[in-house]
Amino acid sequence: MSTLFLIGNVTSTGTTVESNKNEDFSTLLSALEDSTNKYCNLFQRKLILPDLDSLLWKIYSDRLLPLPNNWNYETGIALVVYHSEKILPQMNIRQMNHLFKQYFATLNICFIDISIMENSPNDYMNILHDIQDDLAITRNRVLKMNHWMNHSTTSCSSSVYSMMRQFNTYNDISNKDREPIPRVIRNIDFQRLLEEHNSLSNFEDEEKKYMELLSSWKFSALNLNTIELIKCGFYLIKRLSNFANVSITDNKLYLLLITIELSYHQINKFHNFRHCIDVMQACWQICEYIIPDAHMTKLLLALAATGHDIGHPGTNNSLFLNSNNELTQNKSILESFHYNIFSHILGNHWSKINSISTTGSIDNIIEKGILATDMSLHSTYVDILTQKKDKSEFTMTELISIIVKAADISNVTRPLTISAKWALLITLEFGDCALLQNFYKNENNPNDDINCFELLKTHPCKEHLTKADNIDMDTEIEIYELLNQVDFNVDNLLQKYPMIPNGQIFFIDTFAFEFFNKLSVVFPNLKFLVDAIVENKAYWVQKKQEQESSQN
Ligand SMILES: Nc1ncnc2c1ncn2[C@@H]1O[C@@H]2COP(=O)(O)O[C@H]2[C@H]1O
Repeated sequence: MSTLFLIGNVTSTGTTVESNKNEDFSTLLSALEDSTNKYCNLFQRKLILPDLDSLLWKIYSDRLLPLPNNWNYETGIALVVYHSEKILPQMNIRQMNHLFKQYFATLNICFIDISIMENSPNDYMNILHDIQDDLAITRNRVLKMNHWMNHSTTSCSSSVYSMMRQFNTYNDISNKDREPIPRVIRNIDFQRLLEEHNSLSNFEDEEKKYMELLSSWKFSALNLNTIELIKCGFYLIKRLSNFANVSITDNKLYLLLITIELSYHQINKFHNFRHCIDVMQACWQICEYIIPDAHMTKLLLALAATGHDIGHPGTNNSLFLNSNNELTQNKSILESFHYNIFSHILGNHWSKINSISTTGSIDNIIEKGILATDMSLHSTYVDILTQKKDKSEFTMTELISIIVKAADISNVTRPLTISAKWALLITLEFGDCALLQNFYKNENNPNDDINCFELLKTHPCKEHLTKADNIDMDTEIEIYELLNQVDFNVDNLLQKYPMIPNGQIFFIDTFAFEFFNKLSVVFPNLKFLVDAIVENKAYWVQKKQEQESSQN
């Protein structure tokens, strides 16, 4: 869904903007209202807002809506039209772009500053044409993932998110110094923002309620909405920071968590903010068993977990093999990217923590924790666990790596009904990866956007592409309804998605069982994790057998 924002003193009747009364916007509005051109249906929503403050408030509010969220600014494009001289003298286009790339990293938003436009219809037509192309990318899963992973910001400008755009925002030479949080962001009362959109909130026992949820291994991030997930992060990090004696104000912590949410793709099926909070909770719980008294390390690891998949494109390192951008120069491509982005965000929002993490007695805890989640290092951690008999034999670096890694793949150790939901989501995400892989197999150059775009028409796996076209809100609604059913039942889930048992048996047999089994030998109080895997696997095996016998 796409939104047109008109910022300024615009008159309107009801929901329609009267173009003839708004000289500033009239040329653009005429182009959009002309039913003879292809742009007349570009935006499903036109909103008129008086200033930058109300624009920011609106975008934050939309992003917090319950999932699946039509107004997440990822499945469409938002165009913000403003007159910098009249309305926002402090914000030229470059500053505006920079602000949004930093604080709304994954969103597809572009800007028109009327004061520097010629105001000729052709100018606007060119912009609308580019937006139309961008929209086609956001609506096709394969093109979207390819764009996220490979689009270079220097080749041409696009309002669609790309990893290079996120990377450059923080790594530009001109941008090396820490930037203070701009006043327009700092002044937002984030607690009020959350309360305004959280009708279920009960202030008095809110902290108690969230800490109870977080203290159980039955924790299910999949049953929580975005606001509740942010609250989980808030109460846990707040508590850990109090114990570690490093303070952060409530508003700053809320902003940090909301900025992290906006740096994950809400539209990813698995690698999204829900996974981030799930891993944060698991990481903290495992810490409580292994290093209960290491307060600072517990805080740093909970933070590492929140940042461990930031900007994840829903694909994997092997799919970058054909790319040649700056990101692929690292061995652990995705993990290095997640750490790079997260360390900049943390540096800007909570610089004290960043310096504690990097100047402690051991290597950078947050970096080590995030890099340990690269599955190509899995056997290294299994080997480490094989060699040790007791906690005292681990180096601190080994211990923190193993904790974050365990948390990252801990969804298979949750109770079956929770584990099965994660299994569904990773299976669906793997399905998208398979489409992309198919696309590359047919020798398309992922670095060439135009080529990929043209190929839509002639591609040999066109059928797949067409199927993946128009990211279907109905499918998303169906998935979320299924996950939130009061009488959710794994047997019913398998009727619709019979491929899940195979994938789970493979993942448990190849990776999870051995790792958690060895972990529980060294840390016997974690035996409940391997017990759960055994129980879950028995269920998957039984279902697979039933499927096989029903086919015979
Ligand atoms: N339940 C699961 N079933 C299959 N694969 C999984 C499951 N949970 C995690 N994984 C894989 O483990 C990987 C850990 O690193 P990533 O999060 O990058 O990607 C994850 C998936 O590829």
